[in-house]
Amino acid sequence: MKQIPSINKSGPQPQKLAALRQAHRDWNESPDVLTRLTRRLSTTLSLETQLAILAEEIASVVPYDCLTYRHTIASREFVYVTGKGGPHSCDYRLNLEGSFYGTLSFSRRQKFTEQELEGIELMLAAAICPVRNACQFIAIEQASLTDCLTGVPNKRALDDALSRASCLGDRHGEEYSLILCDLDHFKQVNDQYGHVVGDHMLKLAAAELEKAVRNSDSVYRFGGEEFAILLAHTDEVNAREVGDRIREFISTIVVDCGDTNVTVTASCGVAMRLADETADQWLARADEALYRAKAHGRNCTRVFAAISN
Ligand SMILES: Nc1nc2c(ncn2[C@@H]2O[C@H](COP(=O)(O)OP(=O)(O)OP(=O)(O)O)[C@@H](O)[C@H]2O)c(=O)[nH]1
Repeated sequence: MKQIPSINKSGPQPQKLAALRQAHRDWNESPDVLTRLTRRLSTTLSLETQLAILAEEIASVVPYDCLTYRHTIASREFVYVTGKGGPHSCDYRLNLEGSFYGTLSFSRRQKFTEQELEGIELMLAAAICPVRNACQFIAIEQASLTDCLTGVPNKRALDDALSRASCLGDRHGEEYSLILCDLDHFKQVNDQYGHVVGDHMLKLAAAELEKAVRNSDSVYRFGGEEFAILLAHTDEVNAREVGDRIREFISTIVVDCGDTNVTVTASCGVAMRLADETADQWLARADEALYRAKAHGRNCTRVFAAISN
């Protein structure tokens, strides 16, 4: 067990305690601008909220017309803009301990003075640690929602999306359909050609699924060799067409294994969300439709029809 050195105990420190009480009073009642800025930033891990706080606090010291923040976090572009630009600008690259946390630009009609630039820099120096924490929080959150093999959102992300779709469906009557797409006889691919080929096949399948659907639709890796596709504004007739298209895309995958070209087919189960249905009930119906597609001989699409089956 690690021994923690004991803290040097001294006698009572009434003066230090009084100074601490005074510091707390000052910190609480009349904080200076840097104290107020860092205190406000420390209350949130939302990068958007932090940038709003930073924009407001800097504007209280150095007026500007437009603030723009840009950063790529976990392969996604994050952009935050307040106001409209002017001809004079200053740009800052936010770096801390060798890592980059985005670019901040300020612009306005008048030139910035040297003192104003120094003021902005002092405030950015105070903000950089909280901004770093918020960027890292986004990256960790993204990682927890992403399947590490294929790079598409994972089951956890699907659960969130189904709950959101269920709320929107009930509130605004929007139509959503869900497709479960399962590769056929995938165990044979692993058994005959090995897991490396199987993994490669899964990556190609995810990429084909993303190509096969619209930008407003989302592809998730639901489990081993099973994917889910959530289709917004789509009824079951159109969802069936998407299911068939998906299968066509999957059937174009060819993995060259020397003496053999390995191909794969997929089965799809489709369910359109019914009014007042929970996410679990909806998912269970799509799963039932997938089961029927498998039972029908695979390489086909089955719909759990809302009215007649
Ligand atoms: N390579 C690889 N294989 C996986 C992964 N996850 C699950 N699998 C494999 O996927 C296969 C799924 O097998 P089954 O559930 O029997 O399904 P199937 O062989 O596709 O048969 P049907 O679904 O009935 O057509 C198993 O061999 C799993 O080991 C993965 O991440 N990588």
